[in-house]
Amino acid sequence: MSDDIALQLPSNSSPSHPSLPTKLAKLEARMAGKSTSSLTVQTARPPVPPSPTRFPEQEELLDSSSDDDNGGEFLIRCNNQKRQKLQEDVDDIDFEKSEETTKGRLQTLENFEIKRNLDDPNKKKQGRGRGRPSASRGRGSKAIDQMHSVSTPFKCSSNGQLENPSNKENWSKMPLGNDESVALQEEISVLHVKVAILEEELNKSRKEASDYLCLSQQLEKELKELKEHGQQMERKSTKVLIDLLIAVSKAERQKLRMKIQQEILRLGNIGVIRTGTIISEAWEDGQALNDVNSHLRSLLEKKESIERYRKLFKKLQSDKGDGSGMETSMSEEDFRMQEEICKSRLASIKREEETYLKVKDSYELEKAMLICEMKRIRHEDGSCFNNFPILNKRYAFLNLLGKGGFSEVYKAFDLVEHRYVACKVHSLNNQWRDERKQSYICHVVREYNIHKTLVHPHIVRLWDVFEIDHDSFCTVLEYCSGKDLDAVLKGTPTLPEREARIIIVQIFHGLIYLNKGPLRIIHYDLKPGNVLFDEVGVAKVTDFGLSKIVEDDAGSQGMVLTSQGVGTYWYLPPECFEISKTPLISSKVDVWSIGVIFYQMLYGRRPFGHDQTQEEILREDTIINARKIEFPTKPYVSSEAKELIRRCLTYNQTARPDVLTIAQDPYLSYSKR
Ligand SMILES: Nc1ncnc2c1ncn2[C@@H]1O[C@H](COP(=O)(O)OP(=O)(O)OP(=O)(O)O)[C@@H](O)[C@H]1O
Repeated sequence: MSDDIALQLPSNSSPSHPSLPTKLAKLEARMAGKSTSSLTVQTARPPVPPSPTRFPEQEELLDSSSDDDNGGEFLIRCNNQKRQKLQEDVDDIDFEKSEETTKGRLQTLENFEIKRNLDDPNKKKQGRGRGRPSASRGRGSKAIDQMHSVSTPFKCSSNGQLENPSNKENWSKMPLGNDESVALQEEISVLHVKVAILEEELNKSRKEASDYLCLSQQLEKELKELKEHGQQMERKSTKVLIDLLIAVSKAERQKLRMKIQQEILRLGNIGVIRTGTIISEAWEDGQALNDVNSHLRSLLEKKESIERYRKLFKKLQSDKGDGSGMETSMSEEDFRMQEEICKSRLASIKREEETYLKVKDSYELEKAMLICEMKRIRHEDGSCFNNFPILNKRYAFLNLLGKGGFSEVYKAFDLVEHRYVACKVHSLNNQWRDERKQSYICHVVREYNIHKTLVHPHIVRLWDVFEIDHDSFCTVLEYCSGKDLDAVLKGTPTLPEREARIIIVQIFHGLIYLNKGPLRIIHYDLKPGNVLFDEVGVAKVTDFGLSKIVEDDAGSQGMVLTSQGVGTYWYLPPECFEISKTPLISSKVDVWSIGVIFYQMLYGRRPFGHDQTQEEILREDTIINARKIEFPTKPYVSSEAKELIRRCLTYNQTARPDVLTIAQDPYLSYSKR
């Protein structure tokens, strides 16, 4: 800015104002001094080092620095040249850096200048030299303006604009030319308009800001209300959901009880028998079973009478032959005809009998299921959790699915994940000693720790565990809405080979996972009751209560069996019954169990000790002696299936394949060969 003024002066200065150059020179010198100081303050940059070579202009400038008004014009020119050079250097050094900082401050500076000009138009001339808007000036002048702006103590006016009271006074004392005054007046008017526009915009922006503030507060309020409303609606919908679940469950209970009443009439009921002082329960057949039984009895009677009649004729025939008996008019042919009649009657009775026996068998299966269902209802009625409680603030208990040795399994609805689950409640018996309670807890915690790590489509998922009270806790399992394999086999004791095969293949897939995962696991309790089906019939292995983790240092024959005597004996291999030495077990235990399950599905009975109780199996060493497998002729079973069963039921533990080996059997693969 100062440079601009100085460079213009020689041509602009009029002879009618002889003292003006001198004054301006003084002013200029003063301003140059200010600029330098302001540069130092502004940029905090080291001052430009003095050049070792002195140019003539510099010499003159130095020499003339103490000159008075007379030498002014020359002084100004030299001074200008020198300062111009210096300024260019400074600009070159500073501009790149100062432009960044300047940009941000220019706006403030311009505001300041606008205000300053408004306050006193004459100051414009003092400050700028010419009436050009700052936007059209060179970049160097901007930088110097910036320096001034920083070295000047500004203060903020009430309307947010910057003022510089000290400069105001100094500049107002400076005289101005007419042209410049007019130019400044014009600029002032333009700036007035700009200020008005800016003020208007500022007011608008302020208004907008306050509107936005109001709006955001309003929105915040609405959001809060919506959240509250959402929570309220969620509570309501959860309540409705729970009510619906309870209503459906109650309806299911009622429907089932009505069906059971009808079934009781048809198939029978548990009656109370009093023998002296002893009261016991016994089954009393219902109408349908009574009818079938009476039909069978009458068929038996018919059969017996025909047999008697037949015997009689045979006697007559033989008496006639040897002439010892009474006389008869019957010819030999008559005897033969009578014999044929009897035979055909007996054959017909046999057919009828077979039909009734089939009906009776199906009634017996229905009766077995009815007894299960009646037991389940009895347990449900006696359970502490039958009144639809919500446990752990998320599991809505519905109907009892079944009762195990030490547990009750409830169908429940997870109100957080919105899915059905099976909640298995483990209750400690109050009469147990503390050690027994402790050992049971350890057992279940162990089961939980094994089960929770397992994630596979053919393994029932364990979702959660929580404490109910001091004496009971609950594990939350994936809900399998289909029956378990035990219930399936109670209803249909034999399955077609195709159906049995796919079930076995799925169980093997689960077992392969157990043997390939980070923990190698022996299930140890594979039996039809521990194979569940989901709603689409996918088979899943459950119940890891007796499972063993195979230690890394287990030998080739497996690990030591520490819990001998537990498990379901029909499904355990001979080595588990070894008493002469501590048995070693491996995944081959599970392979044997699968062989038994497969056999049972195909033939409707277990290969060893089918009709025996657990105690009888143990007493009679049934499994220890299970060396030979008998395959019934009916139903037809493929030789591949029989071969697989033979391999699974290999008596010698060493010769029996383990899970990963037998899983290679082509019969277990569905890929095209
Ligand atoms: N995840 C599940 N989904 C559906 N039903 C289940 C689930 N788990 C168990 N059940 C059913 O609950 C009933 C009881 O199961 P539980 O495992 O307690 O009995 P168990 O195996 O007979 O007894 P134990 O565990 O003492 O051997 C069974 O009828 C079983 O079918």
